[in-house]
Amino acid sequence: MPSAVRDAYVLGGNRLPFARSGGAYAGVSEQDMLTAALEGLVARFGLQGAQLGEVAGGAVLKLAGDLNLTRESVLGTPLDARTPAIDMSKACATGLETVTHVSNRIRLGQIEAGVACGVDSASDAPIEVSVRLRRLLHRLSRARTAVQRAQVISGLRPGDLAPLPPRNSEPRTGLSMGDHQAVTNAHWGITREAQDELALASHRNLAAAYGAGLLDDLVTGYRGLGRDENLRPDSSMEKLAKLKPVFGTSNPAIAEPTMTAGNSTPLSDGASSVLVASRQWAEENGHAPLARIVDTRIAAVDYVHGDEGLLMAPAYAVPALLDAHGLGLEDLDLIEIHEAFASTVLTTLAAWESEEFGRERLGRQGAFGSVDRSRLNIAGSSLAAGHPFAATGGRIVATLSKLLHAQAKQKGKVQRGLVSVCAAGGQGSVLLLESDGK
Ligand SMILES: CC(=O)CC(=O)SCCNC(=O)CCNC(=O)[C@H](O)C(C)(C)COP(=O)(O)OP(=O)(O)OC[C@H]1O[C@@H](n2cnc3c(N)ncnc32)[C@H](O)[C@@H]1OP(=O)(O)O
Repeated sequence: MPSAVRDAYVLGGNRLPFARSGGAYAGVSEQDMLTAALEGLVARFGLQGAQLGEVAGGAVLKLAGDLNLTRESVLGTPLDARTPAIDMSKACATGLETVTHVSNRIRLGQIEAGVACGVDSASDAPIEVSVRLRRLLHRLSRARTAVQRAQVISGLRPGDLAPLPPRNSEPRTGLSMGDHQAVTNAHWGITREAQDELALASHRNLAAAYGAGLLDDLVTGYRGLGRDENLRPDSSMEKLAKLKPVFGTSNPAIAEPTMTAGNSTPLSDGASSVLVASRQWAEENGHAPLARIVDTRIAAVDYVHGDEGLLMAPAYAVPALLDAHGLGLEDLDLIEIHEAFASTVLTTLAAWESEEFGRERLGRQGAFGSVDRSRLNIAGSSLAAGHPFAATGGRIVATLSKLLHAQAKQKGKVQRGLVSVCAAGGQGSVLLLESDGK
């Protein structure tokens, strides 16, 4: 019986190129996309017939019939069918939480190797029927005779037939995530120019990463797409400046809305997967670990009763994580802050640089610190790649692990990396990685 906590390592990943909603994967199911991402991972790591400890996956927008989405996807791959699977969900932090789940199982000695994965299709988001129609259909299924069925159907009104479109708002406020972030953005006074600059850098960095071959063993082409459909290497500050604001436009408290389609993530489709294992399993199977999963933290903010921004929980989770390891922002060699909106990255950085936020919200002596921008999102992030919600965590963990490994090898010293993901419902998940480059 294993007694001590041991380390878990990222060995690599595989994802599909991400598509824009209504784009290349418009007719493809989440199960098919997840299966394809897993199949690519199996092929890359020679896992045909392997019985893994667990595959943890999830989707944020999931059809009711997909109740066992990850397990069904596993059954469609060449993995041993005795590989167990679990579905998980935590809005945009789903992918990162699946990594944490698998790594914790490994750390506790419950499994030797597993896969963390996630998928989302904004093109096929669930459309519900009205509550009245749903209840009527349930009663209809229980009706035994033609008379009983006629009685149930006679209760149907034309209005009951109207479908309920997917909700894009926080249930407790009625505001979309973009409209929430517009309020946070105005509070921190982030300019349109700063947001557009970050968006442009994301496209340029991702295009450069593809050009340098960084993604050659992280992304497998699918359905005619070889790279992320949203990537716009030809974007420019001039083009971005012409786009009309789309969030915060009907809020009278926001004098100058600044969030556009160019500095917000697009609605997206895609899937990602990450192979996580103990060092012993990696060695026995001939794989060199890319990075060690050091630790994770979670946080939530009270955006309902308090004055916190909906997507600001990572501003709390990151200090907690770094404090636990005696580290500061300056000790991080690479950082990826998920670009839900350019503004989410910039408001988080502004909060960390604020003396007032440091003292009053984080209980410190002063500001938490500054991020060296040359270490931030260096291979692009969600603004360029797209953001199929549950697939984003896996994309970041696999890419950052590979970057850290290469940088550690080149510099001949251990490199540390931070992953920070904000999520709907005022939540955030963050994770610390470390690589020795060996
Ligand atoms: C979920 C969680 O838990 C946490 C989170 O991550 S929060 C984030 C969640 N994600 C969201 O809320 C998604 C937000 N995004 C959206 O709702 C939509 O994508 C949007 C409203 C922002 C835009 O939708 P849209 O209008 O259909 O966008 P789209 O047609 O692609 O672009 C509009 C224009 O901008 C242009 N454009 C977009 N990006 C550009 C760029 N980088 N450079 C130049 N032009 C660009 C397009 O070419 C297009 O121009 P035309 O109209 O001339 O064709």
